[in-house]
Amino acid sequence: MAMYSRLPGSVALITLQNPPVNALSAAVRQGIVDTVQRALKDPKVTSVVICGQNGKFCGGADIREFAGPMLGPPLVPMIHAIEAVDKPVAAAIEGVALGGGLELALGCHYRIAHSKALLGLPEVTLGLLPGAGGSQRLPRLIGLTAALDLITTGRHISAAEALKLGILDQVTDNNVVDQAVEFVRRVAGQPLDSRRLSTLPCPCPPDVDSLLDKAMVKGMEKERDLLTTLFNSGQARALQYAFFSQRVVGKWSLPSGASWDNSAARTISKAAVIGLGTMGRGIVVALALTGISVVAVETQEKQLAEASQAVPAMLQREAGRRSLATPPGVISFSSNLQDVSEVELVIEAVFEDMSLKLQVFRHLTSVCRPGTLLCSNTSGLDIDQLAAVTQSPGLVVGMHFFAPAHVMKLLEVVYGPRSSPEAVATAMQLGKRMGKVSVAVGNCPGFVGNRMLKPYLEQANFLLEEGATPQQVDEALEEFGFPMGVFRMSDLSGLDVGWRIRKEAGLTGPGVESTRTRQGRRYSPLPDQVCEAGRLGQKTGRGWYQYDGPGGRVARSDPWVHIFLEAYRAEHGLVARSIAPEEILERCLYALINEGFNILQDAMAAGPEDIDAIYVFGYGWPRHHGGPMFHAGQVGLGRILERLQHHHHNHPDVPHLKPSTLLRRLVAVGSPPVQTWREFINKERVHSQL
Ligand SMILES: CCCCCCCC/C=C\C/C=C/C(=O)SCCNC(=O)CCNC(=O)[C@H](O)C(C)(C)COP(=O)(O)OP(=O)(O)OC[C@H]1O[C@@H](n2cnc3c(N)ncnc32)[C@H](O)[C@@H]1OP(=O)(O)O
Repeated sequence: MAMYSRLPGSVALITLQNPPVNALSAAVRQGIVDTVQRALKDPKVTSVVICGQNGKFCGGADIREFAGPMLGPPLVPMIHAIEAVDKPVAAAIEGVALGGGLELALGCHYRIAHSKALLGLPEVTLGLLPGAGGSQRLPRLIGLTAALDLITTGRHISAAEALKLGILDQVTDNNVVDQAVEFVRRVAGQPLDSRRLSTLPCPCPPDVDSLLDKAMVKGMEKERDLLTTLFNSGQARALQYAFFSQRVVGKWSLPSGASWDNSAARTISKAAVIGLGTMGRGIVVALALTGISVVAVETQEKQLAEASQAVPAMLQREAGRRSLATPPGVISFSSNLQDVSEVELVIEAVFEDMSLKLQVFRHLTSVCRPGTLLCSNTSGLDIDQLAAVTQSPGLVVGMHFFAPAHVMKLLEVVYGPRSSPEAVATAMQLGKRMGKVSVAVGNCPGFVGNRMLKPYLEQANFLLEEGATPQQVDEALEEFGFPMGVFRMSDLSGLDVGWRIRKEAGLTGPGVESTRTRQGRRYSPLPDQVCEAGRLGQKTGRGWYQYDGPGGRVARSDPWVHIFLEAYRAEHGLVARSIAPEEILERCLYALINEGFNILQDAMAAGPEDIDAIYVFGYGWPRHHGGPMFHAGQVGLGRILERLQHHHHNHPDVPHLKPSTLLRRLVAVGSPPVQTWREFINKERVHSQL
């Protein structure tokens, strides 16, 4: 909707009304068309101001409408009509003017913004382009180079930058509507031709002028054609889905019925971090950046000394990069666990070893004051086991950060059967304050992200046994869009991490026979043997690739690996075959997706959006493929099922390839769209079909 009011004197005020961001839904567009007409017809009105209610000008086109047929007045003629009005029209921009919101403002003759407003054309992040005249008006206003930067990056800019670029006519710290009203009163009666951006020539460097002249004349048409192509592309659908899945995960719910809207979070102002290795240091910085005071504890003196040098430098660097709303929290360093007694929340980030973590939790429960939340940054150990050694198991949750913890966007908040809604709500809210995408996940080995990674890694190793090279596997995955293939990623993370976990699980180590079947299923000892050869990845300068020494970053093919793989195959009587990239993708990705279905079936994730957000924000899943579960829907569930059946038939000793019951059920009911799976799963559960 858009509300029309006549202000004392001769100014008409049009207020966009569509909470929470006044997106340009069909009703809003209709409202704008009607109210602009009304202002035009009213002879007493000499000028017009357009603003948005509740401190937000406009968040752009209503993305929710993209999924269905376009109804209501189209955006492009609506903005053209505003530009053509012969009374001055000003946009009063507060909060945000993004996408179609900024395009609407560019159609107005003047733009006045509050100093805290953010402006931008983020369409590219949704797989679109500024298709409501933005690609044409912005370059005409600020020149080709600056406009291209904004359009191709989609970045949000401050009002100060927008003023400098020439997008805004005025910036104010006061009431922006009052300022805009005063402004249009002042300019009423002045000629408007030079303010109609779509009619102006584009200020280009002289050499490109002639080249672009023709293109500019046809610009609006070209914009429409390109937008139509993009609008119907799978990438745009995936990016729009990713936008919403990021928001859906904030509205968490647990199988117990506790959820974001019925659970109160505590606001944390003082926290502690135990263990100042790489993860612990990043967590300290992430907390301090939100203004929380942190007690950083490390019992090893050498590590403590290093951390107390490194952490303040990290904090300073990060604070310099962001414009912080509040000053960073104070960090105090200590080697004494007793010093955490006054904090409200503790995050344990010691070495990934259950007996060590149990020791820390026993200690914490005795030194912390009652009511302190105890969190573990474990990447897959049993939260319930940790909770069991504390006096208040309800106050224990997992907070699984991803390295580097002050940079990576993902946080898995792990609830155990005894975690209280308050503890989950507090960890989720704390994650949000740290700027993370926090996803609530159930307590199972590896939680969601690492649980799905297991079959993915496993298939990659099997492919090496069957004839592929690490490069071939990585190239297929990188071609799909991952920033790094599985072997490059393993070298970066350190091969000893998985090795230790496999040893703890009794899959390898002294006394375990070097066969290719362990615990009744196919097993590849390849990664264990690489570790046994002292090759632990980038940190040792050798892993699946070779590097320019320990800590090197550039991966090069290593003849040692090829000789090793040949010898391994010969030892086990395996005949190498040529493996196509399609098979690599199917085996790795479909095994991972299948585990995603198992996770949904086990209620370890509330819906496919949770899994997809985890993979996009934590594991480098290409955003333009939406996430593994969205991708499954795009490929077709029937196809995924058929290929899993095929691969499982060929490898019956690999349980991860056995199609999940949920996948079969979804195919049986006609492969409904991913947005409906959550409801389907809940119904199936009620009827005990899962
Ligand atoms: C075949 C040819 C077809 C032609 C069709 C022509 C169509 C026109 C095409 C192109 C022109 C214009 C395109 C666009 O404008 S695309 C949209 C561009 N805008 C954006 O990308 C902004 C997206 N939003 C944000 O970045 C943020 O939401 C924010 C900065 C505005 C506010 O952030 P914050 O305060 O953190 O709140 P949330 O992100 O949590 O959002 C709150 C709430 O609002 C919903 N929401 C936000 N923006 C939109 C939107 N543009 N449309 C619909 N809904 C939106 C968001 O989903 C949250 O909802 P909730 O989870 O239900 O609470």
